[in-house]
Amino acid sequence: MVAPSPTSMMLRTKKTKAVGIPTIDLSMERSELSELVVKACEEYGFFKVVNHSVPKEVISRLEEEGTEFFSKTSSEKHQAGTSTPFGYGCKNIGPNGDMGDLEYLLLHTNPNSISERSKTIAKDHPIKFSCIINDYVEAVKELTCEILELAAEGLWVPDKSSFSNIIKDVHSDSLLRINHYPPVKKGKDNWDPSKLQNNNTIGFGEHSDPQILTILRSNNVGGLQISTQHGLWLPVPPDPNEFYVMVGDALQVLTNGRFVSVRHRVLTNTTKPRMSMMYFAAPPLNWWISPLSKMVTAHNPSLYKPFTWAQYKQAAYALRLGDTRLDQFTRFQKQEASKNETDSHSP
Ligand SMILES: C=C1C[C@]23C[C@@]1(O)CC[C@H]2[C@@]12CCC[C@@](C)(C(=O)O1)[C@H]2[C@@H]3C(=O)O
Ligand SMILES: O=C(O)CCC(=O)C(=O)O
Ligand SMILES: [Fe+2]
Repeated sequence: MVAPSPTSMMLRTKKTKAVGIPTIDLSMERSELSELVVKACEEYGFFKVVNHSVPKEVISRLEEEGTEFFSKTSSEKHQAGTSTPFGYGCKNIGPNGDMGDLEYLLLHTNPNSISERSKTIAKDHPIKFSCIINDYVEAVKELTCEILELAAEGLWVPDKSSFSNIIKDVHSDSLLRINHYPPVKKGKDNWDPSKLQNNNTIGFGEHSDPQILTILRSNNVGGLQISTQHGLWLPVPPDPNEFYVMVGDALQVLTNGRFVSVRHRVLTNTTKPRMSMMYFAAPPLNWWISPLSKMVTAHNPSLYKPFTWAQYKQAAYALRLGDTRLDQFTRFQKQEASKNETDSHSP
């Protein structure tokens, strides 16, 4: 069910409407579940799932590998190879000068790519490392497909596999990322007031994820915040046993804007390290992305120009982390907004 989070999380907007992060219990009855998934994707583009099917050991083994890797020396970690495109990254995010207070491993989920990368990331146990990554990816991909099928059912899309088939494709461009945010202590030389948010440093700056869906899990250290449609930052309570689901830009397009991709950011903790793992479910590079026909009507024309996933990725990588990349692929919104502005300013 969609239930508000604990009272400590409850905030009131200007209209005094209570807001809280939806929690969806996957053991509930299917028709009710699909409605709740749609509601959460429309209102927040974000929700928590409980009673999921991902085995605890699959999660804890990946957590152990992450902890082992990030506890290595800086020179050992750099031997994993640079994160452009896949490997170890420290502070830099993407190719255009974005920086954050974190280090990370970024991997393609193709088993051949994982096997290659494992040789440099976990030199002394590459086979064990690639098995752990593959097991996690398979389990989380299954969870992703379940959520996407519920979403399709809730939207009354005739083929309930319309979304999940995209990421099941063997050529899917899905990624896995493990982020590590060391604590940043106040009063140190690097405590630059101009870079602070609510007295914390920015671990990962504000952005939306370009893919279809992101499945996020973290250790017990908070820091993640999501932006509501009213522009309010909501802190997301950490829960090591459950997953958070984020709608990405591609799903916003596939649903013709009915679902919204969620803007989010991470603030660092002053005493404890945060570790998070994200599965970014994506289409194959040559996949055309445009709203499903069920989502387009005469009253609801397609808001987006069709594009391939490769074209969208290229646009995303040419921009800064926080940029709204969908603008380039939008048919009407910009023109409508400026038209309305002109109308309201005309004498
Ligand atoms: C600045 C950037 C980093 C990013 C690629 C981008 O140009 C814009 C989107 C960023 C993001 C966010 C979600 C995960 C990620 C791997 C992705 O596909 O898009 C990152 C990219 C990255 O860290 O390289
Ligand atoms: O580390 C986190 O909790 C979220 C990071 C994130 O948003 C990303 O890697 O895209
Ligand atoms: Fe993200």
